[in-house]
Amino acid sequence: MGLTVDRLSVKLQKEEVLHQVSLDIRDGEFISLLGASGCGKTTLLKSIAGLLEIESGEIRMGGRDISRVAPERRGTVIVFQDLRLFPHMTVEKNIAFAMEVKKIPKAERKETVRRLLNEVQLPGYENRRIKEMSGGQMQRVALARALAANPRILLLDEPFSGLDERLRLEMGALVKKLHNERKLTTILVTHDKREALQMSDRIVLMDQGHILQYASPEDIFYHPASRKVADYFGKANYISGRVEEHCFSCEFFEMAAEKEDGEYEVMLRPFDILPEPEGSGCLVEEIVFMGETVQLMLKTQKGRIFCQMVSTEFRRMHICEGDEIGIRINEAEAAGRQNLFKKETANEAYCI
Ligand SMILES: Nc1ncnc2c1ncn2[C@@H]1O[C@H](COP(=O)(O)OP(=O)(O)OP(=O)(O)O)[C@@H](O)[C@H]1O
Repeated sequence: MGLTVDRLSVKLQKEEVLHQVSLDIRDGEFISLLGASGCGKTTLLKSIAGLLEIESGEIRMGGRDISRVAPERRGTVIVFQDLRLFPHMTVEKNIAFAMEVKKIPKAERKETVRRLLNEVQLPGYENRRIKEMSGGQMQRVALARALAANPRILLLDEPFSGLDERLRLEMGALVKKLHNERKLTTILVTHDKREALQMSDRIVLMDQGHILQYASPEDIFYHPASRKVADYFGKANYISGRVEEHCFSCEFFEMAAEKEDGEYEVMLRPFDILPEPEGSGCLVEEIVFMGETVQLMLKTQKGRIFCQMVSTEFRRMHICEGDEIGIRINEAEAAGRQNLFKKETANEAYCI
């Protein structure tokens, strides 16, 4: 079911926490809400679920305004970080709780629980008590309980944040599988940009109650709308230059640019800058071995440049700290991406 959030504002204790947020989510999309702590991700999720009163704006589902529809009648279900399971009850009781309230016959409840436990890969766990389960198993039970409501929209508020890396990946894969099989629309709140990039059809990057950018993982990474977005997704170099008559030029290269004349900075990711052992002009200040990749901090006359490359390629270059080398910019990539931002500071140094 498609979802539209239209100029939504929400106040919490008289403070406006969401400011006119608008968002269109297509039926069956997997969306991540990403952003620093306190930017309003949970508030947006809870507003969609109907758990918070909204100040102004509308939330529409399939074109119908649901802003004033009770939470249990919206077709949404939310899984919180703390899962909110009943620790002394069995798995079956936890999952069947809402069905019991709705007076669904016992045999049907049992069959639904059995099927859901299979779906979340916990077959046969009906009689286990929650307090006797691992963190990962509890997450699966919470998911099964959410799915028991047969939601059209699944809302997940950082449900994997307490898990170790391996379990996080496993749970992520399970959620994606359930999302695809059940043709759900899923909205995941996360702090983890890698998780958002891997799992989502589109990412909403939020900042202080506003949306900075709403785009596909590739677009938001390669075509950030601002320096703030670019910096959020990883290290970046900003190199000053000028656009004149649709051509951007800086110390290192030139490229065609569809911008008005003026001062700009081109954003280059560390992988766009290639060391040239035979060249000159850059002092190798620091080499950091990261396993699959190597990071190099280079000092030029004007500032510092950060570059990163695959470590097997780096080994062949025989570069050491203290060496003087040159750099080459991957000009085709830079021209293709057009990451040009209006110059914000008078600082001539490259920023990292
Ligand atoms: N019940 C509340 N009363 C007043 N202010 C609140 C309440 N809950 C949250 N806030 C404030 O609203 C803002 C947004 O909070 P929210 O929980 O939506 O952020 P978040 O992006 O989900 O953060 P986190 O990633 O830390 O969970 C924060 O400044 C927070 O302090």
